[in-house]
Amino acid sequence: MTKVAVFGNGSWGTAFAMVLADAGCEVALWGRRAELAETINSTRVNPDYLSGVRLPDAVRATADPAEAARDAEFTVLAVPSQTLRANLAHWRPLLPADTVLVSLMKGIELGTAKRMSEVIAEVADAPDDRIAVLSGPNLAREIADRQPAASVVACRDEEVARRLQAACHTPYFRPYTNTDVVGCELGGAVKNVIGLAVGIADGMGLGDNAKASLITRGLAETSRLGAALGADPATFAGLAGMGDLVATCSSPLSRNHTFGTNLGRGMTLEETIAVTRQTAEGVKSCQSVLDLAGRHGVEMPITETVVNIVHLGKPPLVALKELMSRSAKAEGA
Ligand SMILES: NC(=O)C1=CN([C@@H]2O[C@H](COP(=O)(O)OP(=O)(O)OC[C@H]3O[C@@H](n4cnc5c(N)ncnc54)[C@H](O)[C@@H]3O)[C@@H](O)[C@H]2O)C=CC1
Ligand SMILES: O=C(CO)COP(=O)(O)O
Repeated sequence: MTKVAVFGNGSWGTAFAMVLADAGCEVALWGRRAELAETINSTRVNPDYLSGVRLPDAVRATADPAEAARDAEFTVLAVPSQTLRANLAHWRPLLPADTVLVSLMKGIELGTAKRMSEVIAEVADAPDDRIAVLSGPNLAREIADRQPAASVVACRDEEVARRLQAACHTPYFRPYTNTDVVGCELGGAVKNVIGLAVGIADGMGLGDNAKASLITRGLAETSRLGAALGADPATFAGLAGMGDLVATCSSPLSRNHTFGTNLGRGMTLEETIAVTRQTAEGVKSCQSVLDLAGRHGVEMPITETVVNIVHLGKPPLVALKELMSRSAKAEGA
């Protein structure tokens, strides 16, 4: 039986642990709080992040990282992106030498502007063929309800991607392989920022034309950044690009979308943070995505607008006027 460690028992870590168990793996699910691990083991439910969902018996919760990591063929990382570096430094001595590190995270590190796979490579000193990412239109709550979804597992080494694909393929979860790690990660991180923008537009009462325009131009600026970083353009038309963007921008289950909607309705940043219980990666990553784009000379006007609203307190109506009055351009420019 394939042994998998999942670090992070939030919504997605828990739901993906369920997918792995349904696919036949034995899963150790790590979280910081011993009492939550005990509750999960005794009730089979994670009441804090996935209430009402019964976890398979093959998922065992623990608060001991050494116990979680023991003999893991795959080590899945599902903590908030900005906490990965510190957490992984702590876990690294506990990990099996040949374990494949799998990122579920959709963020870019503040300060360094690094993708999660880059942080993993640096902190765990792991080669490309031991680092994979999983990304796509995978709202945790829907997956936990075993509603059908497709996804992408990306690794520079296709054989490793195929092994991971087999480890998480179930009748309701259909992973495709890809070797474009950069494109898959960028698609996941930037769609959170565009999800915020669409949420803000929804909160302001703008219509479907505005939403479609933000999604499409959002994908255009994601692809521009991807091209500068060497990603495969086809990735952005796939599940980790367009697919994830559509799910996030259209679903009330999306935390980033909901966060934006609250801002667009007139809540302050502090009020919005206060009513948000779970991780909305775009709130921090809008800044790091913009930094990354700046380093590569790439224009990302929607991302910049989100930074202006979220972090610089620009009123959404003023930001909208500025976005609409940018100089006229050719669509492909
Ligand atoms: N929820 C979803 O539908 C999906 C989420 N993701 C990504 O998965 C990653 C994790 O997100 P979720 O599970 O949704 O978040 P969540 O907010 O539901 O859970 C976060 C988990 O991390 C833990 N945590 C928070 N701060 C920590 C720290 N400093 N050290 C260690 N653990 C800490 C929390 O206790 C919790 O277990 C994010 O990057 C997100 O973008 C990706 C696809 C789907
Ligand atoms: O990444 C997701 C779906 O694929 C979840 O989006 P949110 O983090 O905005 O909820």
